[in-house]
Amino acid sequence: MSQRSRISCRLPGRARTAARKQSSSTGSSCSSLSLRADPVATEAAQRASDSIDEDIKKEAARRQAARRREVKGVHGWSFRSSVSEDIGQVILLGQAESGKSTLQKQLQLYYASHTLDAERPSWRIVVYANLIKAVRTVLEELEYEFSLARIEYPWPEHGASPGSGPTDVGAQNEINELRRALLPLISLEGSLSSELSDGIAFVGTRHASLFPPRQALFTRPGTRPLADLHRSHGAVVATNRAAQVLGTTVHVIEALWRHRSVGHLLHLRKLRLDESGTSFLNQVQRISKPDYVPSTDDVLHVRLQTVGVIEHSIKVNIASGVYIWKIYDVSGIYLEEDPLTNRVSDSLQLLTSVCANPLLKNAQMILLLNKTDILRRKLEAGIQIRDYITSYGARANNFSTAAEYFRTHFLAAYKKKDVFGRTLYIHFTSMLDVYATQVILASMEDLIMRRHIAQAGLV
Ligand SMILES: Nc1nc2c(ncn2[C@@H]2O[C@H](COP(=O)(O)OP(=O)(O)OP(=O)(O)O)[C@@H](O)[C@H]2O)c(=O)[nH]1
Ligand SMILES: [Mg+2]
Repeated sequence: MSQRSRISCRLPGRARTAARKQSSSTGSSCSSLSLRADPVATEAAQRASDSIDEDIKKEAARRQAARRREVKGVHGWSFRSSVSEDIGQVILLGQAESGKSTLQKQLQLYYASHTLDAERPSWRIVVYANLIKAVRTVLEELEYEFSLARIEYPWPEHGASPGSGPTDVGAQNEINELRRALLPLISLEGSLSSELSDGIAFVGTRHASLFPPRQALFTRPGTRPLADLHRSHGAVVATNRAAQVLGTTVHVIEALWRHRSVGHLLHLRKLRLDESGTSFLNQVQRISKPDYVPSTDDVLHVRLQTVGVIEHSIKVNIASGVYIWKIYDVSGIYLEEDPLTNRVSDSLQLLTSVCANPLLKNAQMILLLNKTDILRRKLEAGIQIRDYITSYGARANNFSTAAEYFRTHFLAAYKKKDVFGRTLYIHFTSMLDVYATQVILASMEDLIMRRHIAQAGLV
């Protein structure tokens, strides 16, 4: 009988939960963290919470069934080779865009980088889609700002007070020219999105995103979620067309990205692009080459929203045999009905509801507080934490103080709700940094293996 060790990691908040209602009425767990934007317990919050519970229940039932099959397989194999095969399960939970799928890629890179290599060509269509979406977003934001006659010259940072300069008609004309030249590229977004979404395109609005139902289904253990994209005729055609149009418009994209109006909007923080958009626009020359294949960095930067739960399976060779990691990448939830909710509050709520969930009572809990690079950047830019979290008070506005503060609060909230007495391991991560992440994964592996060996009665 194989032994199983389980680990639940990536916990930051995914949705409003029942715990939110509880904590607001009882003043429990999160109350010591006073947030500027107070969370509102909406009907949508309850739905989101129920949906998480439903996901977890389905997942538990599915794993139960799968476990029976796996045990048979293990017996068969160990009978033939006398090598034991153990299974460790990792569930990635967290807010939408918190970096769960990026962690899954980092795990893949750490344990089975050849599988990531095999996937590279399939990521090309996603990189193109992300890049085109970024170009469209830039154009839309410029159009919006021009419509308000806000793009002015000379820019305030050049000495003029806001509103004093004449509207930059020259800039507006230049942008209109660039927009016209980019129309053939923008028009491809629909077909790329449609290929990624199996026929359903979610593009055309300022906040459109890519939903890939292909990924909503469980993939069989060992299969790669993107593999079918690479083989799909429609996807290949759309990818090649995008590559061709990119090749002819690359200089226009660069001219747009370097345009003073764009610099101005970025400076005023009126144009916000996600990691993928900024990264791919910065490297558009390389990405537009005909023989372009996404680098590891590109794959980590890509934004492709997970829908449902995706199962990944990674084989790891250890001294005592073969160990299989089953990684369940669960989609995060956006609650657009409640845009004011502070993400830190959201994360605390999810952590407390997950740690109190009896379905996960045997799980080893690891909390990864991700995107520390963004926190550092914001602190360096002078953004004050106390403006968003009032209880931060007069503490020093630097990374180490902030990290300690968040660690203490998350741990306190966890201890209050964790009725199963498990240790919570907390790491601060920046998932785009391969080296730093691999160091953390090594320490997580050590922890999991120790527990596994202890459970197996080997120590
Ligand atoms: N700056 C920065 N960006 C990150 C980090 N981790 C992930 N990202 C980026 O954030 C975006 C979202 O990451 P995902 O891994 O897709 O997020 P997710 O949690 O899987 O999101 P859902 O699938 O919607 O639940 C991607 O463009 C990543 O490249 C990080 O540590 N720092
Ligand atoms: Mg994801």
